[in-house]
Amino acid sequence: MQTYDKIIRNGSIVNVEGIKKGDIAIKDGKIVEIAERINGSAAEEIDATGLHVLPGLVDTHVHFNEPGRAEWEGLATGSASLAAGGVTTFFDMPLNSTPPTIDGEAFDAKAALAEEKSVVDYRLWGGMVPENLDKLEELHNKGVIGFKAFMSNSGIADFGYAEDVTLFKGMQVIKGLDSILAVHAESDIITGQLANYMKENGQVSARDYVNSRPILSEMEAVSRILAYAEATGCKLHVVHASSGEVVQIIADAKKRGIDVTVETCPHYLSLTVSDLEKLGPIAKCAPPLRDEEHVESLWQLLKDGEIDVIGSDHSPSPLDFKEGKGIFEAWGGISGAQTTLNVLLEEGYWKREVSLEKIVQVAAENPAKRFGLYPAKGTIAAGSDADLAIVNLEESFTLQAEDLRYRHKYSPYVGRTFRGKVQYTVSNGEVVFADNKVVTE
Ligand SMILES: NC(=O)N[C@H]1NC(=O)NC1=O
Ligand SMILES: [Zn+2]
Ligand SMILES: [Zn+2]
Repeated sequence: MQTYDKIIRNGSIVNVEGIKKGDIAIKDGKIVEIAERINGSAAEEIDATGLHVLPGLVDTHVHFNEPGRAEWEGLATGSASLAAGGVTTFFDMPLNSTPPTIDGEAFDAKAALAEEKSVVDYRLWGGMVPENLDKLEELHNKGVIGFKAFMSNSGIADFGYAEDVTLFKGMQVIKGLDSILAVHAESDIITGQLANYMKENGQVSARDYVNSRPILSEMEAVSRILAYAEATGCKLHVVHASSGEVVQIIADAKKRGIDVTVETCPHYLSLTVSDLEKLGPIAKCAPPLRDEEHVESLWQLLKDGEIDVIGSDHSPSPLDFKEGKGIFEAWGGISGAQTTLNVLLEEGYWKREVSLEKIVQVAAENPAKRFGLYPAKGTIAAGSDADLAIVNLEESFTLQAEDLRYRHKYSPYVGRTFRGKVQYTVSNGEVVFADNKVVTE
């Protein structure tokens, strides 16, 4: 008689608390038992001898563009890329899809598509824009994971940035809902005026673009939004901090008792301005890539526990929004949803002695905890959802464009060699990636 649906045998099971060898039994999409040796039988067994079993990653920050801009990415391709990268839950951002997720109707439209097309689990962000403060409650009741606002031009005409009054009023509403606001924190005044100045003066190199969005612009916006968080009591999550200075401001605010967390992205931990100079707009993002010293300071802060969450900020576009355009005109956004774990393992575990426990904490457990999904997600425990990334740490590979499951098969990481290859991804008890194939392939 079969007792379980699946048993994962003899893997090194990684949680924040430590690494233990053993077996994991799965039934009805959940982990039901973890032990050194499980005696029951199962319909399917996976031999994880020599492999590490991590909680499936929770990527709190992707832009999958559907509905309305599915030719940029799409929920099927986007979620397939996550499955190939060991990510089992994503939170889709409210913008770069049309309509943006700024009311209940738009939420329903995207949720229906995600339900139909995604191969992994998901949640949706709601947007907060100047026009929809009266829709935040409706979005909250639909089940958004939180709200996202931009403090500078989003690059998308139907998703306006939130100026100070919208931020302040909106945060009062979100506090009342006991939800959370995530912000893209760059000053629109600083970035807007510097970009105009550069362009008027013919300063249009990669370095000029970076200088038009200085770290100071992030520091100013973060300091301002922290003041609003303090005044309103609204929970705050700052996305894509690009430098240690920004993280440090947030660390100081935490000490003052402000309920704030901070994300950085794999690209700020692995790419620099010189990559932008070499690769051009495929490495363009906002905030921009910084110099090497900032990469190192982010790693140090991650080790010190000051970085809460790693999100990919996968924000792709068709290649012709990138190529043949000046750096200021090209689409800003890096394609990285598939390679988050690869970057963390190669650049963190292998090169900088970041522990696997720490990687699991910032990429799975903390994201799940911050957004109310823990312990169903973000950990390997009896009773949790069976979301697993099973990895061969020793296997190295050089990323090829054809390995990418994105709609548009480009990324600044193509050609890089990574140690640590995902062998299996299990989402809600189903194997969604194995033998180098996503289940839909
Ligand atoms: N609209 C959008 O996705 N913008 C993203 N791209 C990027 O590089 N930073 C962002 O905030
Ligand atoms: Zn952003
Ligand atoms: Zn983003």
